[in-house]
Amino acid sequence: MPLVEVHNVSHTFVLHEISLTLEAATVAVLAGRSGSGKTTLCHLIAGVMAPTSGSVLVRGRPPFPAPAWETVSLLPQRLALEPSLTVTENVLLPAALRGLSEPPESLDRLGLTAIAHRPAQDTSLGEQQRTALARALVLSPAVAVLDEPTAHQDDDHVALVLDALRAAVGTGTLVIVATHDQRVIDVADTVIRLHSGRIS
Ligand SMILES: Nc1ncnc2c1ncn2[C@@H]1O[C@H](COP(=O)(O)OP(=O)(O)OP(=O)(O)O)[C@@H](O)[C@H]1O
Repeated sequence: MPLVEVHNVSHTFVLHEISLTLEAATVAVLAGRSGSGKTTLCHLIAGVMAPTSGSVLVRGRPPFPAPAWETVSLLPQRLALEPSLTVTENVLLPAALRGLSEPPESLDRLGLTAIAHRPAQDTSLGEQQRTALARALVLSPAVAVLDEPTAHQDDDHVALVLDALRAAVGTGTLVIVATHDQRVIDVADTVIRLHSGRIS
């Protein structure tokens, strides 16, 4: 059974008859111009909302309304960090809820060690984005849905983000990335191109 199955999904006026299947331990890129429907498809796979018609299945079950973070995690475009918590506390939030407290390797891998104890609100936008990425990967989820994870990164930090994606794939995670960043598209195992809400 494929890890993620999208069957004939349409959503409001945004997505039209989308079908795809994705396998574990791969990087799948959702590519397309601004407004093509990438974020909407991310949110359907991450269980933020249910499709108007058709079905989305993760491990054979609909992710909506509340998938476990170790099943599907999400790096949202707007990051959704807790501003007063430190970088480490934000990264560990999904783990702390499960009684785990070891800072993960990804803090170092993503260049966050030096600011680990600073409140997220006192870090740069790029640092905040990498914090939200580390949070998405902290439980080695089956599926990590990452919406524009390099949007606020310079070249050096894009390299760190790509390293983190490779490490996640190495533990079996299916990494789904919405992006128009060619540097990310270049490392993808699968590229799904959206155009006006359809696979083109
Ligand atoms: N709730 C909504 N109701 C109606 N239209 C919406 C809704 N949400 C998004 N849209 C529209 O659907 C289209 C696709 O939006 P979406 O955010 O999925 O695109 P995107 O490819 O992620 O774009 P970007 O790269 O700019 O983030 C856009 O034209 C957007 O304005």
